[in-house]
Amino acid sequence: MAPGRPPLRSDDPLLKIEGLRSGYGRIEALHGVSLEVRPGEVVALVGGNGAGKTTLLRAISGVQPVTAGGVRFSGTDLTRASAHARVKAGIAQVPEGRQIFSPLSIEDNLRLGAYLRKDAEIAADLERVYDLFPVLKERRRNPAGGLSGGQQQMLAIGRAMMSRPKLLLLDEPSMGLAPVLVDQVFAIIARLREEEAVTVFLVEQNAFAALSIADRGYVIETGEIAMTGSGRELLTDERVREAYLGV
Ligand SMILES: Nc1ncnc2c1ncn2[C@@H]1O[C@H](COP(=O)(O)OP(=O)(O)OP(=O)(O)O)[C@@H](O)[C@H]1O
Repeated sequence: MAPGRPPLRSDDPLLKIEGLRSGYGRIEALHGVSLEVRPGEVVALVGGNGAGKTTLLRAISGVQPVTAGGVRFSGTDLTRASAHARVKAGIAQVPEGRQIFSPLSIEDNLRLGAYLRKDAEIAADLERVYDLFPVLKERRRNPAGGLSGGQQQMLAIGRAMMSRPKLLLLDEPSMGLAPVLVDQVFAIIARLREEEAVTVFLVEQNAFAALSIADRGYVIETGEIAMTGSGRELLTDERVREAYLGV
């Protein structure tokens, strides 16, 4: 540990975003977003189409330039760090659309998640992922492209887990899934928090599914945080219910 830097306490944020601005050319998509994720939490960012959810996730994982504000992770300023350095620091992203490698076997896809690791525990971690997702074990030698959408989402989460992340970023995990699979994927995210002590920051249009399992949530509207509260508070909030839950 660096001299003089106190250890991270569990109420210290693992991820702290402050006044973050980012966009595409002259168009600003995030107008000064601030939020935090504490160790062990599942935090959901919900919002409609084009609100800025993906842009924010990409700024956290380091593939989207930031024009102002900052990203701190585990007490370190990562605002200008490369995407690679952020993976090394313990941030793993499960991208929208999963981006699995279809011709490769399921097992090779999972092993790719550990590409930065050289330790001897990769095989044991593979078994842990297979315990979480038995369907992947049964089909471990098959091409990943043969999996259904829900199974591909599980593979993408499993692959991210193989990097032993401190923070798992999930972009729209429910996208394109039938309701029963949405429930399964969110049940797995809740299990990751309980059993693997992973901290999760997820963005979702499916506000009900996300807030139902989230410890805390933020609502983003046109590039600004409009509301925050516990998952339950937001689920019962009149404005959230009208705008995002169709109630
Ligand atoms: N490559 C791009 N070039 C220009 N503008 C973009 C680009 N990607 C996103 N935007 C704009 O930035 C804003 C935020 O988009 P973003 O994709 O982050 O929203 P989102 O909340 O993730 O929406 P969705 O759920 O539809 O993916 C929108 O106004 C969008 O049109």
